[in-house]
Amino acid sequence: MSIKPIHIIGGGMAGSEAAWQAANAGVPVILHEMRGVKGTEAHQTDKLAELVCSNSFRSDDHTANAVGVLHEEMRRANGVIISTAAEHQVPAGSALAVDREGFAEAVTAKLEAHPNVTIVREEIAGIPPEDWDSVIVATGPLTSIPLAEAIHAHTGEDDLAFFDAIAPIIYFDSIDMSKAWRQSRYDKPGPGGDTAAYINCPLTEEQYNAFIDALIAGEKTEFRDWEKDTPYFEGCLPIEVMAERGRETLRFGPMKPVGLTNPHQPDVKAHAIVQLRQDNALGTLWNMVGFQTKLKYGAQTDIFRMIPGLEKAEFARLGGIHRNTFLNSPKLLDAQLRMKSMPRLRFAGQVTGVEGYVESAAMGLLAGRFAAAERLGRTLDAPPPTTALGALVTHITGGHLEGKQTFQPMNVNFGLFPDIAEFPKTDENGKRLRGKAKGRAKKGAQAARALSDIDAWLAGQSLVAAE
Ligand SMILES: Cc1cc2nc3c(=O)[nH]c(=O)nc-3n(C[C@H](O)[C@H](O)[C@H](O)COP(=O)(O)OP(=O)(O)OC[C@H]3O[C@@H](n4cnc5c(N)ncnc54)[C@H](O)[C@@H]3O)c2cc1C
Repeated sequence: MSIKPIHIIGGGMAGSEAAWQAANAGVPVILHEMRGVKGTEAHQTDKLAELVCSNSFRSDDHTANAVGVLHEEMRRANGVIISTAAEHQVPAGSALAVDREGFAEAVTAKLEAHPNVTIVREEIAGIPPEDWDSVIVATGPLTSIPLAEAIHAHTGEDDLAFFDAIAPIIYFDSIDMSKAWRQSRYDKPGPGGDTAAYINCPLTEEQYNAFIDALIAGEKTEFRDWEKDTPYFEGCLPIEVMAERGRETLRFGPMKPVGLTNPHQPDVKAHAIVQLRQDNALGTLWNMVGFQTKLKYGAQTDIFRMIPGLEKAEFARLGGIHRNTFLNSPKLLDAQLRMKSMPRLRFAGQVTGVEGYVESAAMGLLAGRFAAAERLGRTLDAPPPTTALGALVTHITGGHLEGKQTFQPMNVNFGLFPDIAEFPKTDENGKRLRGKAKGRAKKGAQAARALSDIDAWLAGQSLVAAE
């Protein structure tokens, strides 16, 4: 029996992985990649799975690091990106780094040699034709403009971003709640009736002035030439640009001190207040409201730790602004990565709102398996959220709270995993674990649970077409 092909648009990290997974399940794949006939602003070659910048896949430690756990899960799922990375590894300590040319050439050769894969070099410049009944769009942060505009027209104004204006995200555990407090401005109830939705950090006049000076002096990253031409937006100005416009701008903007009373010092009026908003349903991650920034990473941690309550803040991700095409996935996609309003289109990779080579390939791995299962008349549930693959897909398709207003591309991190109660509380001498040692023990338990759960998920599926 002949099986209709799945069309995959984009042969980057996600598209290559999706093609490999679907093809290995016995489903024919047509991979449409425009490089060869049209380039992007960042890619240099026409090879599939080209790394556009760093050559690192980050930590390979699957015992206590979330991206290392994701590596291991992808290895167990026969991922082409992770196995080829191992074949082209270069020394990088505990990180997995690769010889970029050897890596991209090898992924290209494997896909070109696969009997179920056909590679076509062409740009898909609009919504694919109706008779492509199973499509994976994996066109990445630099999706070509005609396709991005067609998706934009379909999703509507607010649901496809062209820029990433990222405010830093902080682990709840690292916020000092003896200085910060929970309250919504004017105790205004939110949609669920909650009047204490935000975490507030107060600054005195002296602290505010020192903070503004540090922002203005802090080292910034520059826009790349081609990013300068993409339209910029007043509503998303970096905080340091606001600070440069006048010392009081932030006090009348994201740091306004009105409608809030500090329960730790009810008689003292704060000069300015930084607010944090819950970022995931678990309540483990909080974003700094209005704090998108082009400050360099080192400057961000130094300057944001000047804020009372955030002296020991640990950042799940730091802020940034760069060209990035991504969907408002929590609103638009279902748990199978299908567009709810056009289910023949699946999305994978950075365009779904994950960030990074590994995370993008991971979403390709799932999209390829989901699409193949559907083609074979089976249903494949997403991996459980206790796994790294499951935590990521759950975050982008529902775990994140509100959609567009705060949905920001996300790296994998343990804040996305459900909490775990069972982990060693004492060391080998029976001494109680505290601080970092306790955190490490907890991450170790989360990592072990993830790998055991991914094994069960993989064992539960038979994803190969009948002969
Ligand atoms: C400048 C830059 C630097 C980055 N640096 C890093 C980094 O150092 N480390 C990291 O982990 N992540 C980095 N990222 C983020 C991201 O993880 C990578 O971009 C990653 O490659 C995303 O994988 P992807 O498969 O979603 O997209 P890509 O790997 O970009 O693949 C998308 C593919 O789709 C093709 N395409 C686009 N539009 C069309 C179309 N209409 N028709 C046909 N083909 C099309 C493109 O040519 C491309 O091959 C960076 C991103 C950018 C933009």
